[in-house]
Amino acid sequence: MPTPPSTEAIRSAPKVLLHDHLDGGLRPQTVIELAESSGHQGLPTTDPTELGAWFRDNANSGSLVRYLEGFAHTCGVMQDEAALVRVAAEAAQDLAADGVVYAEIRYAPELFTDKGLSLEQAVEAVQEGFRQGEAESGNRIKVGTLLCAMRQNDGWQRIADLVVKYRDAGVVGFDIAGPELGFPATRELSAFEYLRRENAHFTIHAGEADGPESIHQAVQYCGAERLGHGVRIAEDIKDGDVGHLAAYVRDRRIALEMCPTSNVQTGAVGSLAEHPIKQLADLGFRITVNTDNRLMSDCSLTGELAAVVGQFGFGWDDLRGFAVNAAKAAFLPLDERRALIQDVIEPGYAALAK
Ligand SMILES: O=c1[nH]cnc2c1ncn2[C@@H]1O[C@H](CO)[C@@H](O)[C@H]1O
Ligand SMILES: [Zn+2]
Repeated sequence: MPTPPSTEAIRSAPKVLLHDHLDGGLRPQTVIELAESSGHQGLPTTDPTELGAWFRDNANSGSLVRYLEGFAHTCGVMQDEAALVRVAAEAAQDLAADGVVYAEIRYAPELFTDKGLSLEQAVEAVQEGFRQGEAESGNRIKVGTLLCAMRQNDGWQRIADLVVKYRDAGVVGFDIAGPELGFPATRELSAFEYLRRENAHFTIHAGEADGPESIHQAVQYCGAERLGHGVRIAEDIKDGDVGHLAAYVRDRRIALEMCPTSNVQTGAVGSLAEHPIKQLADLGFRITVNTDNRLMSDCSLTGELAAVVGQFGFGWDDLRGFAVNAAKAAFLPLDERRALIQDVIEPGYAALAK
């Protein structure tokens, strides 16, 4: 038996991250400092260790709606350009330090306009921060941006417009986030139709707090190229019998952006042991492993991978497969995806798996 990949070896492996929220990944110390300088009220504590634990405990709620409540404090301190530049730069640096070579980081610009920033100012500040963070990390990481509309709010078209407007400035796609149950992806179908006409890319959070019907809407009505989480696709597989929707998702290579710790915290799965990632991987789904919210889940991509290695016995071949899957599903041009796989991922894993 080969020895299982160690956490340190996983950290040194070149990894690709497709699902990470900017407003869910702040350093606790940064939340505290920005709250202080911006006058944001109501943080439960000003001790960074305690604050980190508070976010994690709050997110450990078993409900997506309660999980999302913690974002009031992160978005609360992200209301000016300097804060957005700092948070974005630190995100790029933290991911680079974790061995992530390409990341798509997402956020909802409308959540940063409480103190008068325009949507455009918010987007431009975040882009500036990512560029700074990449440069400061010695360009070991490249960051692409996904802009989210919120399921419960109107105005998805405005965000879709921004995706198209900033497509040559590092914005690579669109998403919808927020409460899934009761807010169907078809609520503003025209936004997705517009993005398709514009040859733009999008993923959709679906199959997390609602079942296969929500995934069906995301894929077959909206045209999602990837699924945020998508874990509840497993409900369309009974005793190894793959239903029509699940078969479509698998056969069309629609990537599943799985986030194991977050899925347990929101109650999308009962426990890590019950997570369908291994079953879906064995059936040939295009599985990727992601962080979702590094602050709320107190996690890293290395940690998420180590957790599924420990739980399910994945080896180096599987870890290389997750990175290749993520590179294939990235909203990057073909030549960049190929270069990522051939020049970075394949040699990186070949050296480690020896
Ligand atoms: O797992 C999730 N499911 C649905 N929405 C989420 C999840 N994690 C974060 N957000 C939501 O996405 C917004 C933009 O980044 C966050 O403010 C949060 O409300
Ligand atoms: Zn998410």
